[in-house]
Amino acid sequence: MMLVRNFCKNSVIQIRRYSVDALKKKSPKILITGGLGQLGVECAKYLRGKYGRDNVILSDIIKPTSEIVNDGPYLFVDILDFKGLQKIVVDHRVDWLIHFSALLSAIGEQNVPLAVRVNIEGMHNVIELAKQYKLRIFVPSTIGAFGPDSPRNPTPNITVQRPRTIYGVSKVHAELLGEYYFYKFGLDFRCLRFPGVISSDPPGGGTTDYAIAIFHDILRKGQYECYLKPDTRLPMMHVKDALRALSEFLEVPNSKLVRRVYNVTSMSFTPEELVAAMSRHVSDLKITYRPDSRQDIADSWPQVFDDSEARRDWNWKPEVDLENLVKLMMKEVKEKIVLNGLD
Ligand SMILES: NC(=O)c1ccc[n+]([C@@H]2O[C@H](COP(=O)([O-])OP(=O)(O)OC[C@H]3O[C@@H](n4cnc5c(N)ncnc54)[C@H](O)[C@@H]3O)[C@@H](O)[C@H]2O)c1
Ligand SMILES: C[C@@H](O)[C@H](N)C(=O)O
Repeated sequence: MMLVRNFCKNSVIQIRRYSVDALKKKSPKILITGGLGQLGVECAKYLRGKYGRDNVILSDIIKPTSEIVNDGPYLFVDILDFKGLQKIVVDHRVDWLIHFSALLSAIGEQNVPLAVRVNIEGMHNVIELAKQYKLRIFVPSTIGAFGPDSPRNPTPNITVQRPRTIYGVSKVHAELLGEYYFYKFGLDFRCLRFPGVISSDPPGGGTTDYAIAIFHDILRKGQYECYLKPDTRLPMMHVKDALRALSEFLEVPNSKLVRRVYNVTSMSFTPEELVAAMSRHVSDLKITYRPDSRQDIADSWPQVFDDSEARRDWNWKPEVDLENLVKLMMKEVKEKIVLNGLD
């Protein structure tokens, strides 16, 4: 009798503890890896606005600026250090993992062994961690997960994927591994294939970087040398749309998701179309074209991305078109130049 009473009492205490936890825990605790890159810093700002400053932890291997440190929690962790990641997840009671650490398409070709380690071994670490601690995990993929054998205009959600960069290979690997863990272990793996993401922050060494660099160079020097041919069409998106897509997608109930991996996009344009849109804001643009090895990468990627499945399944809808993207970038890059001064 005593035993039964004690058992009941303990259970009530347990249930109370769980419900107090549930009440207190309105927001998920989110860890962003590779968080000091182009997307991570903006992503932390966006999600901190939604879930609270201390609920979003940035991590990377880079020494943070004082602004980053003042903005919210920042921790050093190498994506190749499983135990280090494990400690953060446990100590900070992490619920969601946003995995941004990667070497992008152009830089990955310059150091394939490092790209294999960071992009593939890093993915092995985070996916095991997510499985072990039952985390919701978001891993971005890319238009670079397609190759010359894929249909390019438009590129549907499901089609041939035979990329020719180590970056693309690592992203196909991540997509497949995530889907496998979902079917095999019930892991809540979520992945969006982003196009080139445009923001005023410096890009990380990709093929779509020209669409950012052009604003910085034109506003600083009045001229830009483009490494892609003028008629190279690629899918693109302003960071505002990318982060809204990520945030909305993370909140979609599992019952609505038909897939774990979705294409998303906002627009497609060529360098000459971007220049034409910019020339409505700046007079006398001097653009020269000198294609390099990034041209071969761009020529193997989608030109127009079909995101109809994301629109259908979770109501994805882009908001920033080319005209607005140019307006936003003009304003944001000018602000950065004022803040940091001319180089
Ligand atoms: N920016 C885009 O246009 C775009 C488009 C599609 C997909 N994505 C994906 O989004 C993610 C973030 O992209 P981004 O543009 O911010 O890239 P980025 O290159 O700017 O940032 C990547 C970050 O990873 C970090 N990193 C590198 N090695 C690491 C290690 N060993 N341990 C921990 N961190 C490490 C870097 O320090 C860097 O801060 C990437 O996975 C990328 O593939 C980006
Ligand atoms: C497209 C995207 O994955 C990245 N910006 C790159 O060009 O590599």
